[in-house]
Amino acid sequence: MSTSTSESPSGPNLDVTPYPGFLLAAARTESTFDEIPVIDISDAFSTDSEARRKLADEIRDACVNVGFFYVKSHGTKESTIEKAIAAAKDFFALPEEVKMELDIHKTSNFKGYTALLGENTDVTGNGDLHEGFDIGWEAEPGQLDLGQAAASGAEIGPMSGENVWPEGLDGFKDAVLEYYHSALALGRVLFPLFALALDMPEDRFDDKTKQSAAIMRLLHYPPQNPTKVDQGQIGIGEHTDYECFTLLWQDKAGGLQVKNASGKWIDAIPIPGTIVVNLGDQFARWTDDVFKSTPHRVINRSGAERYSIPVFFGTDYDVLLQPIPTCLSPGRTPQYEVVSAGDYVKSRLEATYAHSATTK
Ligand SMILES: O=C(O)CCC(=O)C(=O)O
Ligand SMILES: [Fe+2]
Repeated sequence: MSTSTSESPSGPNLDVTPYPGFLLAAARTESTFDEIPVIDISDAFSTDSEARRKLADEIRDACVNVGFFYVKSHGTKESTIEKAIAAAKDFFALPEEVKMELDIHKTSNFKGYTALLGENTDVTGNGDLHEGFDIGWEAEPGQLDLGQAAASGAEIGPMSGENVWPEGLDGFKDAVLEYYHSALALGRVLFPLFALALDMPEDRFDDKTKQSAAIMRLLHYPPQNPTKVDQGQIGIGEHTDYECFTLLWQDKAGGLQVKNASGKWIDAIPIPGTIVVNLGDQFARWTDDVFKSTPHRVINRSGAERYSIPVFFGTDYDVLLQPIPTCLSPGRTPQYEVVSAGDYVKSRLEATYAHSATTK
C-alpha cells in the first residue's frame, strides 16, 4: 500500500499528496443538516466500478455532512431481524436476578447484561433508562471458526474473550448469532464503500479489519414517564459511538435523535426496511473529522416498549488512529492525539460503566 510514508510513527508526511481526492480535506462542512439521507446500496454488488463509485459519492456526502444515513437493500433478512427481536424480548422478560447472573461487571471484556440505569452514556447524566445484552465475535454454530477473533481467547486486544449466554432460553443464542453474522456481512460490504468515499482503494481497510471483533447489543427501552424526561431522565444520553461505524436496527417506537452542528435535534424516525448507519469516533479520528461522528440520544416517548440492535464496527485494536492521507491538508494541525483503536474503545467503555461498577 502506498500510504506507509504518510503514516510513519513520526507523524503524517504532508508533502505527499498521493490521492486525487486530497480536496476532501476541504470538505470540513458544518453539519447543519435537517434530514438524514436514505441510500439504496444495491450497487455495492455491481461489477461496474462506476456504479460503485457513484454510490460511494452518495455515502461520502452523508458522511461529510451528517454522519448518519439509512441503508436500503441491506441484505439482512426480515426473518433474521424478527428472530433476533423475539430473542431480545424473551431475554429481557427474564427475572432480574436471572439476568444479573450475566452482569457485565463480572467480565473484564464488557460482555453480558447491563441493568436499567447501569450505563451512563452521557457521563454528566444519572444513568440511562435502557437495559442491554452485549456480545462480541463468536462463530455461528456449525461454522468453522477461522480464528477471526475474540472467542478463541486470541490476544487481539483488551476486548477479546468469550461471550456469556443465558441458560434455558431456547433458540436465543442461534437467533442472536444469526443476526450478528448477517450484520458482519453488511459491515464488510460497507468498508470498501467508505474507502472509496475517501478516495482510497476499495481494499484500503482490509488489512486493518482482519480481527475487528464487532460488538453487538440487544437494547430494551421501557416507555419513559414524560415528566421524568424534563428532569433529565433519558433512554440513552447524548453520546458519539466509539468505533468506525454502527449498524442500528430500530423498531417502530421511534425516539432516536441526532444533533446537528447548530445544536438542533433531528428525529431519526424508523423507516421500515432500512438499517441506520452512523459513523463513530474511530472514523472521525482516522479522517481528522472529515467524516463526522455525530452526537445522538434516545428518548422513548412512544408509550410502548422499544427494542433496538446496534452492531459496532471498529478496526483491529492494534491499529493506530492517525489521519489517513486524503484527509490531511498542509498547514492544518490534526485534531486528535494518536491512540490505538483498542485503547480508545476500552477507555470510553470504562467511563460509560464507571458509575455503576462500584455499586455491584
Ligand atoms: O437504540 C438506539 O436507537 C441507539 C443506541 C445507541 O446509540 C448506542 O447503543 O450507541
Ligand atoms: Fe450510539
